Amino acid sequence: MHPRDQTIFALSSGRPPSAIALVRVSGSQAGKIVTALAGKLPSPRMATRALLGNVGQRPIDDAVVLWFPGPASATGEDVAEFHVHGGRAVLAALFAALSEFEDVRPAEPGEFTRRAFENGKLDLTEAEGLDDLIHADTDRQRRQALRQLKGLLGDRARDWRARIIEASALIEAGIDFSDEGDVPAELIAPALAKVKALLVEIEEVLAGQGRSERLRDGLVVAIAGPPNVGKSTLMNQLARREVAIVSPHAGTTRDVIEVQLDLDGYPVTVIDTAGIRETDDPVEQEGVRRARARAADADLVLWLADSLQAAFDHDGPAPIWRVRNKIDLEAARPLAEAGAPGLRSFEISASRGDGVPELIAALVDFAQRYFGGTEGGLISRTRQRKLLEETATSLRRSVAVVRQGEELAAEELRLAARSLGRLLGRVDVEDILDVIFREFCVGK
Ligand SMILES: Nc1nc2c(ncn2[C@@H]2O[C@H](COP(=O)(O)OP(=O)(O)OP(=O)(O)O)[C@@H](O)[C@H]2O)c(=O)[nH]1
Ligand SMILES: [K+]
Ligand SMILES: [Mg+2]
Repeated sequence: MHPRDQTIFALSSGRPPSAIALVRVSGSQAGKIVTALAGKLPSPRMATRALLGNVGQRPIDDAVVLWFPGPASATGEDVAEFHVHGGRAVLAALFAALSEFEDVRPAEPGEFTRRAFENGKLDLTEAEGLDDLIHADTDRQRRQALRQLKGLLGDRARDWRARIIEASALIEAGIDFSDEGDVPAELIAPALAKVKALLVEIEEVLAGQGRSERLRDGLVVAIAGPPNVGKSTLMNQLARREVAIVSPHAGTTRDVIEVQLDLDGYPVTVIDTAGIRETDDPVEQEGVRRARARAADADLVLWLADSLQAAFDHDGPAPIWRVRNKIDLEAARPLAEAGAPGLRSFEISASRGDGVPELIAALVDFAQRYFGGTEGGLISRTRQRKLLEETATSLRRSVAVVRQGEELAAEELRLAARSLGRLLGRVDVEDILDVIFREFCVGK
Protein backbone atom coordinates (compact mmCIF):
# COMPACT_ATOMS: atom_id res chain seq x y z
CA MET A 1 0.00 0.00 0.00
CA HIS A 2 1.29 3.49 -0.84
CA PRO A 3 2.38 5.37 2.30
CA ARG A 4 -0.14 8.04 1.43
CA ASP A 5 -2.97 5.53 1.76
CA GLN A 6 -1.73 4.06 4.99
CA THR A 7 -3.35 4.98 8.27
CA ILE A 8 -1.18 7.19 10.45
CA PHE A 9 -1.04 7.86 14.18
CA ALA A 10 0.85 10.22 16.44
CA LEU A 11 0.93 11.84 19.82
CA SER A 12 -0.61 15.24 19.16
CA SER A 13 -0.25 16.70 22.63
CA GLY A 14 2.92 17.70 24.50
CA ARG A 15 5.79 15.66 25.79
CA PRO A 16 4.95 12.90 28.27
CA PRO A 17 4.47 12.52 31.17
CA SER A 18 1.40 14.73 31.26
CA ALA A 19 -2.04 14.49 32.82
CA ILE A 20 -3.72 13.65 29.54
CA ALA A 21 -2.26 12.77 26.18
CA LEU A 22 -4.02 12.97 22.84
CA VAL A 23 -3.24 10.36 20.21
CA ARG A 24 -4.69 10.95 16.77
CA VAL A 25 -5.30 8.36 14.10
CA SER A 26 -6.18 9.24 10.51
CA GLY A 27 -6.94 7.03 7.54
CA SER A 28 -9.16 4.27 6.27
CA GLN A 29 -8.33 1.92 9.16
CA ALA A 30 -9.30 4.41 11.88
CA GLY A 31 -12.81 2.97 12.29
CA LYS A 32 -11.56 -0.59 12.51
CA ILE A 33 -8.94 0.45 15.07
CA VAL A 34 -11.42 2.22 17.35
CA THR A 35 -13.85 -0.67 17.14
CA ALA A 36 -11.11 -3.14 18.05
CA LEU A 37 -9.58 -1.10 20.88
CA ALA A 38 -12.70 0.50 22.38
CA GLY A 39 -15.04 -2.44 21.82
CA LYS A 40 -17.41 -0.47 19.61
CA LEU A 41 -17.55 2.49 17.28
CA PRO A 42 -18.70 5.54 19.33
CA SER A 43 -21.30 7.94 17.94
CA PRO A 44 -19.61 10.47 15.67
CA ARG A 45 -18.11 13.50 17.44
CA MET A 46 -19.28 12.35 20.91
CA ALA A 47 -16.75 11.93 23.68
CA THR A 48 -17.14 8.34 24.81
CA ARG A 49 -15.46 6.64 27.71
CA ALA A 50 -13.90 3.25 26.99
CA LEU A 51 -11.49 0.76 28.45
CA LEU A 52 -8.95 0.45 25.68
CA GLY A 53 -7.43 -2.87 24.81
CA ASN A 54 -7.22 -5.55 22.20
CA VAL A 55 -9.57 -8.48 22.71
CA GLY A 56 -7.99 -11.14 24.90
CA GLN A 57 -5.25 -8.83 26.11
CA ARG A 58 -4.87 -6.78 29.25
CA PRO A 59 -6.45 -3.33 29.06
CA ILE A 60 -4.20 -0.41 28.11
CA ASP A 61 -5.97 2.49 29.77
CA ASP A 62 -9.29 3.95 30.81
CA ALA A 63 -9.73 6.53 28.05
CA VAL A 64 -12.01 8.94 26.26
CA VAL A 65 -12.43 8.18 22.57
CA LEU A 66 -13.74 10.34 19.75
CA TRP A 67 -14.71 9.23 16.27
CA PHE A 68 -14.86 11.64 13.33
CA PRO A 69 -15.93 9.89 10.13
CA GLY A 70 -14.52 11.55 7.01
CA PRO A 71 -14.87 13.79 5.13
CA ALA A 72 -16.16 16.00 7.98
CA SER A 73 -12.94 15.64 9.95
CA ALA A 74 -9.73 17.62 10.41
CA THR A 75 -7.88 15.70 7.71
CA GLY A 76 -10.87 14.83 5.54
CA GLU A 77 -10.23 11.13 6.27
CA ASP A 78 -11.68 8.97 9.01
CA VAL A 79 -10.13 10.24 12.23
CA ALA A 80 -10.07 8.81 15.73
CA GLU A 81 -8.80 10.50 18.88
CA PHE A 82 -7.72 8.67 22.00
CA HIS A 83 -7.48 10.81 25.13
CA VAL A 84 -5.42 8.66 27.46
CA HIS A 85 -3.43 9.25 30.63
CA GLY A 86 -0.18 10.86 29.57
CA GLY A 87 2.30 8.34 30.99
CA ARG A 88 5.14 7.03 28.86
CA ALA A 89 4.17 3.39 29.47
CA VAL A 90 0.52 4.06 28.58
CA LEU A 91 1.60 5.67 25.31
CA ALA A 92 4.09 2.92 24.55
CA ALA A 93 1.36 0.29 25.05
CA LEU A 94 -1.11 2.21 22.88
CA PHE A 95 1.46 2.76 20.11
CA ALA A 96 2.36 -0.95 20.21
CA ALA A 97 -1.33 -1.86 19.89
CA LEU A 98 -1.79 0.58 16.98
CA SER A 99 1.30 -0.72 15.17
CA GLU A 100 -0.13 -4.24 15.21
CA PHE A 101 -2.75 -3.27 12.65
CA GLU A 102 -1.77 -3.76 9.06
CA ASP A 103 -0.99 -0.62 7.02
CA VAL A 104 -0.90 1.53 10.12
CA ARG A 105 2.25 3.48 10.94
CA PRO A 106 3.53 6.49 12.92
CA ALA A 107 2.94 9.80 11.14
CA GLU A 108 5.68 11.94 9.64
CA PRO A 109 5.96 15.55 10.88
CA GLY A 110 3.10 17.62 9.49
CA GLU A 111 1.46 14.62 7.85
CA PHE A 112 -2.00 15.23 9.33
CA THR A 113 -1.96 18.80 8.01
CA ARG A 114 -0.62 17.62 4.69
CA ARG A 115 -3.53 15.22 4.32
CA ALA A 116 -5.92 18.03 5.29
CA PHE A 117 -4.33 20.15 2.57
CA GLU A 118 -4.52 17.37 0.01
CA ASN A 119 -8.16 16.82 0.84
CA GLY A 120 -8.91 20.50 0.32
CA LYS A 121 -9.50 21.33 4.00
CA LEU A 122 -7.09 24.27 3.84
CA ASP A 123 -4.93 25.99 1.26
CA LEU A 124 -1.19 26.27 1.51
CA THR A 125 -1.17 29.77 3.02
CA GLU A 126 -3.54 28.53 5.72
CA ALA A 127 -1.31 25.53 6.39
CA GLU A 128 1.62 27.91 6.78
CA GLY A 129 -0.46 30.02 9.16
CA LEU A 130 -1.24 26.90 11.18
CA ASP A 131 2.45 26.11 11.51
CA ASP A 132 3.18 29.70 12.53
CA LEU A 133 0.40 29.60 15.10
CA ILE A 134 1.88 26.51 16.72
CA HIS A 135 5.26 28.20 16.87
CA ALA A 136 4.06 31.67 17.89
CA ASP A 137 5.79 32.87 21.07
CA THR A 138 4.40 36.35 21.41
CA ASP A 139 0.93 37.80 21.16
CA ARG A 140 1.65 39.74 17.98
CA GLN A 141 3.01 36.62 16.31
CA ARG A 142 -0.11 34.74 17.39
CA ARG A 143 -2.42 37.37 15.91
CA GLN A 144 -0.55 37.40 12.62
CA ALA A 145 -0.57 33.60 12.37
CA LEU A 146 -4.28 33.53 13.11
CA ARG A 147 -4.91 35.97 10.25
CA GLN A 148 -3.08 33.57 7.93
CA LEU A 149 -4.92 30.60 9.31
CA LYS A 150 -8.21 32.37 8.76
CA GLY A 151 -7.18 32.47 5.13
CA LEU A 152 -6.96 36.23 4.60
CA LEU A 153 -4.07 35.94 2.14
CA GLY A 154 -5.63 32.85 0.55
CA ASP A 155 -8.96 34.66 0.09
CA ARG A 156 -7.25 37.62 -1.57
CA ALA A 157 -5.21 35.32 -3.81
CA ARG A 158 -8.31 33.39 -4.88
CA ASP A 159 -10.11 36.63 -5.71
CA TRP A 160 -7.12 37.96 -7.70
CA ARG A 161 -6.81 34.70 -9.57
CA ALA A 162 -10.49 34.76 -10.55
CA ARG A 163 -10.14 38.32 -11.81
CA ILE A 164 -7.03 37.48 -13.82
CA ILE A 165 -8.94 34.66 -15.45
CA GLU A 166 -11.75 37.11 -16.30
CA ALA A 167 -9.27 39.53 -17.86
CA SER A 168 -7.74 36.65 -19.81
CA ALA A 169 -11.14 35.65 -21.10
CA LEU A 170 -11.71 39.16 -22.44
CA ILE A 171 -8.35 39.18 -24.18
CA GLU A 172 -8.86 35.70 -25.60
CA ALA A 173 -12.19 36.87 -26.96
CA GLY A 174 -10.36 39.86 -28.47
CA ILE A 175 -7.93 37.51 -30.15
CA ASP A 176 -10.82 35.59 -31.72
CA PHE A 177 -12.43 38.79 -33.00
CA SER A 178 -9.19 40.09 -34.46
CA ASP A 179 -9.07 36.97 -36.67
CA GLU A 180 -12.10 38.43 -38.37
CA GLY A 181 -10.24 41.72 -38.81
CA ASP A 182 -12.34 43.39 -36.09
CA VAL A 183 -11.07 46.01 -33.66
CA PRO A 184 -10.56 44.29 -30.33
CA ALA A 185 -10.11 47.56 -28.40
CA GLU A 186 -13.50 47.33 -26.67
CA LEU A 187 -12.39 44.05 -25.16
CA ILE A 188 -8.77 44.86 -24.55
CA ALA A 189 -9.41 48.15 -22.75
CA PRO A 190 -11.59 46.70 -19.96
CA ALA A 191 -9.21 43.76 -19.62
CA LEU A 192 -6.29 46.13 -19.13
CA ALA A 193 -8.29 48.20 -16.66
CA LYS A 194 -8.93 45.04 -14.63
CA VAL A 195 -5.27 44.09 -14.70
CA LYS A 196 -4.16 47.55 -13.61
CA ALA A 197 -6.62 47.60 -10.71
CA LEU A 198 -5.40 44.20 -9.61
CA LEU A 199 -1.82 45.30 -9.83
CA VAL A 200 -2.48 48.22 -7.49
CA GLU A 201 -3.97 45.84 -4.90
CA ILE A 202 -1.13 43.36 -5.13
CA GLU A 203 1.48 46.09 -4.94
CA GLU A 204 -0.22 47.43 -1.82
CA VAL A 205 0.05 44.06 -0.13
CA LEU A 206 3.64 43.75 -1.27
CA ALA A 207 4.46 47.17 0.14
CA GLY A 208 3.41 45.91 3.57
CA GLN A 209 5.72 42.94 3.11
CA GLY A 210 8.89 42.40 5.06
CA ARG A 211 7.35 43.61 8.26
CA SER A 212 5.25 40.52 8.81
CA GLU A 213 8.10 38.30 7.70
CA ARG A 214 10.22 40.07 10.29
CA LEU A 215 7.55 39.48 12.88
CA ARG A 216 7.83 35.79 12.20
CA ASP A 217 11.64 35.81 12.49
CA GLY A 218 12.05 38.32 15.29
CA LEU A 219 14.48 41.15 15.90
CA VAL A 220 18.09 40.38 16.83
CA VAL A 221 19.89 42.73 19.22
CA ALA A 222 23.57 42.08 19.90
CA ILE A 223 25.40 43.30 22.97
CA ALA A 224 29.02 43.85 21.99
CA GLY A 225 32.03 45.73 23.26
CA PRO A 226 35.41 45.34 24.97
CA PRO A 227 35.91 42.77 27.73
CA ASN A 228 34.60 43.36 31.22
CA VAL A 229 32.42 46.36 30.47
CA GLY A 230 29.35 44.56 31.82
CA LYS A 231 27.80 43.01 28.69
CA SER A 232 26.72 39.86 30.50
CA THR A 233 25.41 41.90 33.41
CA LEU A 234 23.22 43.87 31.00
CA MET A 235 22.11 40.66 29.32
CA ASN A 236 20.95 39.30 32.67
CA GLN A 237 19.11 42.54 33.38
CA LEU A 238 17.25 42.37 30.09
CA ALA A 239 16.48 38.67 30.52
CA ARG A 240 15.59 39.19 34.20
CA ARG A 241 17.49 36.04 35.07
CA GLU A 242 21.05 34.79 35.28
CA VAL A 243 21.53 33.52 31.74
CA ALA A 244 25.18 34.56 31.42
CA ILE A 245 28.11 34.23 33.81
CA VAL A 246 29.31 37.54 35.23
CA SER A 247 32.76 37.82 36.74
CA PRO A 248 35.48 40.42 37.27
CA HIS A 249 37.77 38.47 34.93
CA ALA A 250 38.08 39.88 31.45
CA GLY A 251 37.27 37.22 28.91
CA THR A 252 34.54 35.45 30.88
CA THR A 253 32.08 35.07 28.02
CA ARG A 254 33.33 33.04 25.08
CA ASP A 255 30.28 31.50 23.49
CA VAL A 256 27.44 33.51 22.06
CA ILE A 257 24.55 33.41 24.52
CA GLU A 258 21.00 33.99 23.31
CA VAL A 259 17.74 34.77 25.07
CA GLN A 260 14.34 35.22 23.51
CA LEU A 261 12.44 38.15 24.93
CA ASP A 262 8.86 39.22 24.48
CA LEU A 263 9.15 43.02 24.34
CA ASP A 264 5.64 44.39 24.34
CA GLY A 265 4.52 41.52 22.12
CA TYR A 266 7.47 41.82 19.79
CA PRO A 267 9.80 38.82 19.55
CA VAL A 268 13.35 39.96 20.29
CA THR A 269 16.45 37.80 20.52
CA VAL A 270 19.22 39.36 22.61
CA ILE A 271 22.70 37.94 22.22
CA ASP A 272 25.60 38.40 24.61
CA THR A 273 29.02 38.00 23.09
CA ALA A 274 32.64 37.68 24.06
CA GLY A 275 34.49 40.91 24.82
CA ILE A 276 36.25 42.05 21.67
CA ARG A 277 40.04 42.32 22.08
CA GLU A 278 43.34 40.97 20.80
CA THR A 279 44.22 37.78 22.61
CA ASP A 280 46.60 34.82 22.37
CA ASP A 281 44.12 32.40 23.86
CA PRO A 282 42.78 30.35 20.92
CA VAL A 283 39.47 29.68 22.67
CA GLU A 284 38.94 33.36 23.33
CA GLN A 285 39.99 34.16 19.75
CA GLU A 286 37.21 31.91 18.51
CA GLY A 287 34.81 33.64 20.93
CA VAL A 288 35.84 37.04 19.52
CA ARG A 289 35.39 35.77 15.97
CA ARG A 290 31.87 34.58 16.78
CA ALA A 291 31.10 37.81 18.60
CA ARG A 292 32.06 39.87 15.56
CA ALA A 293 30.12 37.64 13.20
CA ARG A 294 26.94 37.71 15.25
CA ALA A 295 27.14 41.46 15.84
CA ALA A 296 27.61 41.97 12.09
CA ASP A 297 24.38 40.03 11.38
CA ALA A 298 22.31 41.67 14.10
CA ASP A 299 19.52 44.16 13.44
CA LEU A 300 20.76 46.43 16.22
CA VAL A 301 24.05 46.54 18.11
CA LEU A 302 24.32 47.81 21.65
CA TRP A 303 27.97 48.80 21.91
CA LEU A 304 28.80 48.74 25.57
CA ALA A 305 31.72 50.65 27.01
CA ASP A 306 32.62 51.80 30.48
CA SER A 307 34.04 55.13 29.44
CA LEU A 308 33.35 57.49 26.60
CA GLN A 309 36.87 56.94 25.35
CA ALA A 310 36.40 53.31 24.50
CA ALA A 311 36.69 53.10 20.74
CA PHE A 312 34.34 51.26 18.44
CA ASP A 313 35.48 48.07 16.94
CA HIS A 314 32.46 47.03 15.01
CA ASP A 315 31.52 46.94 11.41
CA GLY A 316 28.10 46.17 10.00
CA PRO A 317 25.02 47.60 8.41
CA ALA A 318 22.93 47.58 11.59
CA PRO A 319 22.40 50.71 13.64
CA ILE A 320 24.65 51.00 16.69
CA TRP A 321 23.68 52.42 20.02
CA ARG A 322 26.41 53.46 22.36
CA VAL A 323 25.75 52.40 25.93
CA ARG A 324 28.02 53.64 28.65
CA ASN A 325 27.90 51.33 31.63
CA LYS A 326 29.00 51.54 35.28
CA ILE A 327 27.90 55.14 35.74
CA ASP A 328 27.58 54.31 39.44
CA LEU A 329 31.39 54.31 39.63
CA GLU A 330 31.71 57.87 38.46
CA ALA A 331 31.63 60.28 41.37
CA ALA A 332 30.99 63.33 39.26
CA ARG A 333 29.81 62.54 35.80
CA PRO A 334 31.29 64.62 32.99
CA LEU A 335 28.53 66.74 31.52
CA ALA A 336 27.09 65.58 28.21
CA GLU A 337 30.36 64.78 26.56
CA ALA A 338 29.92 64.35 22.88
CA GLY A 339 29.72 60.74 21.79
CA ALA A 340 30.27 59.82 18.17
CA PRO A 341 28.00 62.06 16.11
CA GLY A 342 24.68 60.63 15.04
CA LEU A 343 24.78 57.73 17.47
CA ARG A 344 22.16 57.28 20.11
CA SER A 345 23.72 57.02 23.50
CA PHE A 346 22.59 55.76 26.87
CA GLU A 347 24.10 55.81 30.28
CA ILE A 348 23.37 52.95 32.61
CA SER A 349 24.48 50.96 35.56
CA ALA A 350 23.79 47.40 34.52
CA SER A 351 24.45 46.02 37.99
CA ARG A 352 22.23 48.52 39.80
CA GLY A 353 19.67 48.85 37.06
CA ASP A 354 19.92 52.64 36.62
CA GLY A 355 18.99 53.67 33.10
CA VAL A 356 17.93 50.15 32.13
CA PRO A 357 14.18 50.94 31.94
CA GLU A 358 14.98 53.83 29.57
CA LEU A 359 17.07 51.51 27.44
CA ILE A 360 14.26 48.95 27.35
CA ALA A 361 11.73 51.64 26.43
CA ALA A 362 13.99 52.68 23.55
CA LEU A 363 14.25 49.05 22.44
CA VAL A 364 10.47 48.70 22.42
CA ASP A 365 10.30 51.88 20.38
CA PHE A 366 12.90 50.54 17.97
CA ALA A 367 11.00 47.23 17.69
CA GLN A 368 7.80 49.11 16.95
CA ARG A 369 9.42 50.94 14.06
CA TYR A 370 11.31 47.87 12.90
CA PHE A 371 8.19 45.73 12.67
CA GLY A 372 6.04 48.60 11.48
CA GLY A 373 2.26 48.35 11.40
CA THR A 374 2.17 44.58 11.07
CA GLU A 375 -1.50 44.46 11.97
CA GLY A 376 -2.40 44.57 8.28
CA GLY A 377 0.47 42.45 7.03
CA LEU A 378 -0.66 39.52 4.94
CA ILE A 379 2.63 38.04 3.85
CA SER A 380 4.65 36.16 6.39
CA ARG A 381 7.02 34.08 4.31
CA THR A 382 9.54 34.57 1.57
CA ARG A 383 7.76 31.92 -0.49
CA GLN A 384 4.55 33.95 -0.44
CA ARG A 385 6.31 37.22 -1.22
CA LYS A 386 8.24 35.74 -4.15
CA LEU A 387 5.11 34.33 -5.74
CA LEU A 388 3.23 37.60 -5.30
CA GLU A 389 6.17 39.46 -6.84
CA GLU A 390 6.12 37.05 -9.76
CA THR A 391 2.41 37.65 -10.15
CA ALA A 392 2.90 41.42 -10.18
CA THR A 393 5.75 41.15 -12.69
CA SER A 394 3.64 39.07 -15.07
CA LEU A 395 0.74 41.49 -14.75
CA ARG A 396 3.00 44.46 -15.48
CA ARG A 397 4.40 42.66 -18.51
CA SER A 398 0.98 41.80 -19.82
CA VAL A 399 0.13 45.51 -19.86
CA ALA A 400 3.45 46.35 -21.51
CA VAL A 401 3.30 43.76 -24.28
CA VAL A 402 -0.35 44.00 -25.25
CA ARG A 403 0.44 46.33 -28.16
CA GLN A 404 2.90 43.84 -29.58
CA GLY A 405 0.21 41.21 -29.56
CA GLU A 406 -2.72 40.10 -27.45
CA GLU A 407 -1.37 36.56 -27.40
CA LEU A 408 1.70 37.76 -25.53
CA ALA A 409 -0.46 39.55 -22.98
CA ALA A 410 -2.66 36.47 -22.56
CA GLU A 411 0.41 34.35 -21.94
CA GLU A 412 1.61 36.72 -19.19
CA LEU A 413 -1.82 36.55 -17.56
CA ARG A 414 -1.61 32.77 -17.60
CA LEU A 415 1.73 33.01 -15.81
CA ALA A 416 0.26 35.41 -13.25
CA ALA A 417 -2.64 33.06 -12.54
CA ARG A 418 -0.19 30.22 -12.24
CA SER A 419 1.92 32.05 -9.65
CA LEU A 420 -1.19 32.63 -7.55
CA GLY A 421 -2.13 28.98 -8.01
CA ARG A 422 1.23 28.03 -6.60
CA LEU A 423 0.75 30.42 -3.70
CA LEU A 424 -2.45 28.58 -2.84
CA GLY A 425 -0.81 25.23 -3.43
CA ARG A 426 -2.92 24.37 -6.42
CA VAL A 427 -0.27 23.83 -9.08
CA ASP A 428 2.95 21.83 -9.21
CA VAL A 429 3.75 22.06 -5.57
CA GLU A 430 4.93 18.53 -4.78
CA ASP A 431 8.51 19.68 -4.15
CA ILE A 432 7.62 22.61 -1.91
CA LEU A 433 5.06 20.57 0.02
CA ASP A 434 7.82 18.31 1.26
CA VAL A 435 9.79 21.31 2.48
CA ILE A 436 6.87 23.06 4.12
CA PHE A 437 5.32 20.12 5.92
CA ARG A 438 8.62 18.72 7.11
CA GLU A 439 8.93 21.77 9.36
CA PHE A 440 5.73 20.91 11.18
CA CYS A 441 5.54 19.07 14.48
CA VAL A 442 4.80 15.38 14.55
CA GLY A 443 1.13 14.89 15.38
CA LYS A 444 0.09 18.02 13.48
N1 LIG B 1 30.12 48.98 39.52
C1 LIG B 1 29.61 48.34 38.51
N2 LIG B 1 30.10 47.15 38.15
C2 LIG B 1 29.54 46.49 37.10
C3 LIG B 1 28.45 47.04 36.40
N3 LIG B 1 28.11 46.18 35.41
C4 LIG B 1 28.97 45.13 35.52
N4 LIG B 1 29.81 45.31 36.53
C5 LIG B 1 30.91 44.43 36.96
O1 LIG B 1 31.86 44.36 35.93
C6 LIG B 1 32.46 43.09 35.90
C7 LIG B 1 32.34 42.49 34.48
O2 LIG B 1 30.99 42.25 34.21
P1 LIG B 1 30.53 41.25 33.07
O3 LIG B 1 29.08 41.38 32.94
O4 LIG B 1 31.09 39.90 33.31
O5 LIG B 1 31.26 41.90 31.84
P2 LIG B 1 31.36 41.37 30.33
O6 LIG B 1 31.43 42.56 29.48
O7 LIG B 1 30.32 40.38 30.07
O8 LIG B 1 32.78 40.66 30.40
P3 LIG B 1 33.41 39.57 29.37
O9 LIG B 1 32.37 38.53 29.13
O10 LIG B 1 34.55 39.04 30.13
O11 LIG B 1 33.80 40.33 28.17
C8 LIG B 1 31.75 42.26 36.93
O12 LIG B 1 32.51 42.23 38.10
C9 LIG B 1 30.46 43.01 37.16
O13 LIG B 1 29.92 42.81 38.44
C10 LIG B 1 27.95 48.31 36.81
O14 LIG B 1 27.01 48.86 36.23
N5 LIG B 1 28.57 48.91 37.85
K1 LIG C 1 33.86 39.55 32.76
MG1 LIG D 1 30.44 38.46 29.48
